Amino acid sequence: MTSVAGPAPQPRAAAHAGRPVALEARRLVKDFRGFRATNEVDLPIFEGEIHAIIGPNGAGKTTLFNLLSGFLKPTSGEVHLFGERIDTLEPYQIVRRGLSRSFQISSVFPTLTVLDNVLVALQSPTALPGQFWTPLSRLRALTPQAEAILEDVGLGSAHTRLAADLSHGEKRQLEIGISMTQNPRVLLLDEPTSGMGSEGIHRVIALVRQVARGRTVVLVEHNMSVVSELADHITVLQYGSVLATGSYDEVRRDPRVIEAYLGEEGHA
Ligand SMILES: Nc1ncnc2c1ncn2[C@@H]1O[C@H](COP(=O)(O)OP(=O)(O)OP(=O)(O)O)[C@@H](O)[C@H]1O
Repeated sequence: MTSVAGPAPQPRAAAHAGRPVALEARRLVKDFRGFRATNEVDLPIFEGEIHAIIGPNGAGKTTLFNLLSGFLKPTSGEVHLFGERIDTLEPYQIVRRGLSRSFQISSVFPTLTVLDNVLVALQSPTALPGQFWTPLSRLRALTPQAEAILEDVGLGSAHTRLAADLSHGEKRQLEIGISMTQNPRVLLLDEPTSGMGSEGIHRVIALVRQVARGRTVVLVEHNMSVVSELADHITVLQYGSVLATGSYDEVRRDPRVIEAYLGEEGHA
């Protein structure tokens, strides 16, 4: 059943048959100088699911992602990862506890090769952009691991290319590869298909399915056909609040969702 908020959607315990909650927002609020971008969001993400967060422009999707990954501190409320409170931690501490994210803005180093981008991320304890501490020459021992990751994300034959020369879609694949260097239990993907043509989109759908094996994936995504193909569970945001949550078929039938989002985008 689609649960519609009001204040707080109930966790769909029955639908998830005893699966533990991997990541959870509890009454999460974020105010920007009096403007409420995240409004009392309760959001349980169950272990092993692909959970899509959708909503019209400005609904608060990126803000919620930043709160979940520690890049923003909440005004009030809490975030828990496998039962541990993490909103009090720094992003690098959250990464160490098993949550990685990709960025909507490319986090690759354009002047490095594809392989070296992954090597840099592998040596970093956090895989956060902009962190160098080891000369590349000392990283070569990690090459087999980096090659395996590149194989997994479909860039097995692109090792020596400069990141700057990759297509837009290939850069997104590399970003996912960089996120995978920390072998996260929970992976947050911010608009993984943005700016892509249909061929790239199909590649990313297959890639997300592959990286989701054995882990939990949360994605912000505008493309509704991508959402319908990938997501086990969807949460719709509007004006910073949870408007509806459920399967694709459940939320697409919800009149409030059609009005707020699907109708606006021309999908139903
Ligand atoms: N640092 C900030 N300071 C002030 N307002 C902000 C800040 N970050 C976001 N906002 C506002 O919060 C609201 C939610 O923004 P957010 O980027 O989270 O939405 P979104 O759903 O990700 O949008 P889009 O789909 O366009 O990426 C918007 O009205 C935005 O202008």
